[in-house]
Amino acid sequence: MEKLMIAGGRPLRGTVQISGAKNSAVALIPAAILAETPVTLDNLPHLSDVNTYAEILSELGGEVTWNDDVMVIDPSRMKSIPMPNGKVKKLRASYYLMGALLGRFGEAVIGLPGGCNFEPRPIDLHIKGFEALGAEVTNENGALHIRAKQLRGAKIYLDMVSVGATINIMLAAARAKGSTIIENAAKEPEIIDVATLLNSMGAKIKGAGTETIRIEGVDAMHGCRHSIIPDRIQAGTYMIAAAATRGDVTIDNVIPKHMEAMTAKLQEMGVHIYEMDESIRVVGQPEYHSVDVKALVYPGFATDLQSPMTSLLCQASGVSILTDYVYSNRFKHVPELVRMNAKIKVEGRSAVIERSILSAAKVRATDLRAGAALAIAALSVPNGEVTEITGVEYIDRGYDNFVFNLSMLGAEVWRTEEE
Ligand SMILES: CC(=O)N[C@H]1[C@@H](OP(=O)(O)OP(=O)(O)OC[C@H]2O[C@@H](n3ccc(=O)[nH]c3=O)[C@H](O)[C@@H]2O)O[C@H](CO)[C@@H](O)[C@@H]1O
Ligand SMILES: C=C(OP(=O)(O)O)C(=O)O
Repeated sequence: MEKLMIAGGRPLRGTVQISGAKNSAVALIPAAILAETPVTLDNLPHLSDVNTYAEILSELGGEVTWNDDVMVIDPSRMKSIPMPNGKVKKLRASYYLMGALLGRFGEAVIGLPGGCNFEPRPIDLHIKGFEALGAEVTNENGALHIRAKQLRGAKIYLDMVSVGATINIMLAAARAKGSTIIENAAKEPEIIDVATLLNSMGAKIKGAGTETIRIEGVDAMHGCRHSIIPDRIQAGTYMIAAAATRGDVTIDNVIPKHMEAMTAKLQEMGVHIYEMDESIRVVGQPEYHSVDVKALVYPGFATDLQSPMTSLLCQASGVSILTDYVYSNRFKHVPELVRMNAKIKVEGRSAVIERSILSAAKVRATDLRAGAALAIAALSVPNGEVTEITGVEYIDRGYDNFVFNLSMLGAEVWRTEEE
């Protein structure tokens, strides 16, 4: 296992290119299962979750070829092979195999997903959705067995706004008989990206990006070419890192509209931000004000950016309160930041953050965004002190070329083998 070493105190300066979005890629790759002919995905991020998904599709009989940021998936010879264990446990988004295999083959056996388990993450809404479409679902030794003689469209109201359940139901319903309506659907940009791909493959989906999605099932779907949207969470992480190091960074290949909640919060703190068509320049300032942050579903402030934001708020005057309304316990980064001298207390679903002078320490990332939070804290430590971050495999799930990008921005950062 490797660890990440970061010498703090250098302002980040320059331009960083943002890759395609992880949370789109891990849905678009399994979506290709629904087609009978090859699907080409452009702007693919280099992430361990993407590698794992490519391997899973190969195990299912798909032909996956991959050259830099272009992946071609030929699903014509795929079969619904049971996957109760193994690679499906390595990532959260393996749950999309359920909807995609159910849609194409009428059956799937998939182990309950793995990935970042910062708190229990149930998939009951996915299961309810499959059942509403006429599938029978049983849990046998930790693997879901899902079968339907004929999927039939249905009206499905989601009790909670769920990205995964919305996409999973879209995947299965795309090939059901008749119409499906998803009410209280998630509105994240990744939902629109998946619907766009599915429609290019011949599906009939309307309303993605609103709370009501209508899907008219089709009998067959075909291949197409699709470019993955930019990763708004990676973009937000570099925006925070630029502010935290008092740097001047242009973040390229972003959709500024997707960043509105982040941009507004940074501006409220006093960070200077300049928006262009496909890029955002972030100029750090000597002093920041405390702010209150509420992590909400899109278009609210993203929960995936609340951990990195915690590290920046350690530099604001006064007391900031950060509340996560999506995941009530997503605070595994806090005890590690406290090791770095951060003054943070967790109260219920909030972190109460006071201005702190951070110092280097040996810390452990226990999930992907906790890793990003620790890296930002390490970059902000004054005087070149070196922080050691273990658990780098989590960071590799979601950050494309992290060390390279930070180095190009002037950070002193490297990877080394853990003793
Ligand atoms: C691969 C992917 O896209 N991951 C993202 C996705 O995860 P994921 O799709 O798993 O998250 P959801 O949007 O489903 O979760 C939202 C909330 O609903 C709850 N819930 C969800 C489903 C369910 O069946 N039952 C239930 O109770 C969850 O526990 C959570 O409190 O959206 C999250 C919220 O933006 C992000 O943090 C993740 O990065
Ligand atoms: C929680 C995340 O991802 P996943 O749902 O894939 O674990 C994330 O991207 O922050």
